[in-house]
Amino acid sequence: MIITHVEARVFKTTTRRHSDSAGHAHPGPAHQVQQAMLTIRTEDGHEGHSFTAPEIVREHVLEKFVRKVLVGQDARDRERLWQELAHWQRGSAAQLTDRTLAVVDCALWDLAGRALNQPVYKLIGGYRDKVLAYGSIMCGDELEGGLATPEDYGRFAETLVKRGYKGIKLHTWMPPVSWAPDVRMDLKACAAVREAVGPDIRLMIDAFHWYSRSDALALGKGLEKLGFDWIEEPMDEQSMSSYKWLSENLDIPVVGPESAAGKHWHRAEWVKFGACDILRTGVNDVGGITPALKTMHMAEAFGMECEVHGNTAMNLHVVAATKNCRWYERGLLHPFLEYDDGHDYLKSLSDPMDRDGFVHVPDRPGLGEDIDFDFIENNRLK
Ligand SMILES: O=C(O)[C@H](O)[C@@H](O)[C@@H](O)C(=O)NO
Ligand SMILES: [Mg+2]
Repeated sequence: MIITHVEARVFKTTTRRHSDSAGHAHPGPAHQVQQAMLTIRTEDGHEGHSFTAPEIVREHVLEKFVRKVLVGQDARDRERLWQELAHWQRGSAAQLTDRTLAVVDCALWDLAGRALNQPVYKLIGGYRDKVLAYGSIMCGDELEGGLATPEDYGRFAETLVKRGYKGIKLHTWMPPVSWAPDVRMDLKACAAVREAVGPDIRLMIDAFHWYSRSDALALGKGLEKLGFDWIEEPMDEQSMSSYKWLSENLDIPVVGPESAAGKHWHRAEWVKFGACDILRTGVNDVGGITPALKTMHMAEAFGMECEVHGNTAMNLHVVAATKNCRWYERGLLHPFLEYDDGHDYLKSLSDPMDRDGFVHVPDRPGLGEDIDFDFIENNRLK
């Protein structure tokens, strides 16, 4: 299975997600954005595909790094190819990012699954074929009837429980919202949700990511009174000492790191340093399914849970192949958006959820993404 081609197809897709100046998603009018599908092909005709932003697989990156490592190599040697790409990052002048490693690794896993007609999680070693999802709510906003008040969060939480969710995570208000961040408002939103859903629904928060230690402590203490399951990324994750301090001063579990660089190596340091109670990984955050699994297994060796960041098939397969993760993060959700509408370039959802809150891993080969190749060709830009 020698790799002969690595190419990116860029195409138009319609979405109602808009990013604010801090990069957080919010609903807005339908608009066209560009998406890319990376395809890796072997001499015997096998293909693997994975999706990302076009910049992540721009021609410069593919030609200067990815093809140099992959072309002519055995597509089954994911571990060696990942290690070689990871080593190239040091001398890439920050051009070769973890996101590129992730999309390449995912396409190689997809290729293996398609070639063997097996879902990726079964190749890894399946642990479960369904998992409870928590509804991951978008950051707060100032939209009338959106997520502008604590009562808005409470009403939306009721809607999510009716849909079947057994867990809900709030992303609260952050700049550029004019008056954010505000710990008291965060706690009012969390209290409104707890009041709305009752004591049995599991609740978590993913707060403003740059609170001071004292603000993060006040937030955590307030959440303990509301019976929340975890507090996530309330301070800059570059300060591991602050997280060690917070974990030592709170009873509510501290989850991280999500966005800190360093892949599974840095997450091992968080465990060793006692900087969190529940570890965190994510295929895009650590550079692929391959390092995400390394993180999961390392956490398991320390008796720790490791919660996986993000939706999409790639993260769902990591969750389905591991024991020490309680949830699948399904989102991001908002009252103005219908998550179950999916994407126009996929014929069906990669993470269908039943009325009891379980996401079922599609039994399709590879990552199981039901790709509409005709749509991609008809909307292709390059
Ligand atoms: O910071 C963001 O863009 C969002 O909060 C996103 O990362 C969200 O998926 C998250 O933090 N989940 O835990
Ligand atoms: Mg988060």
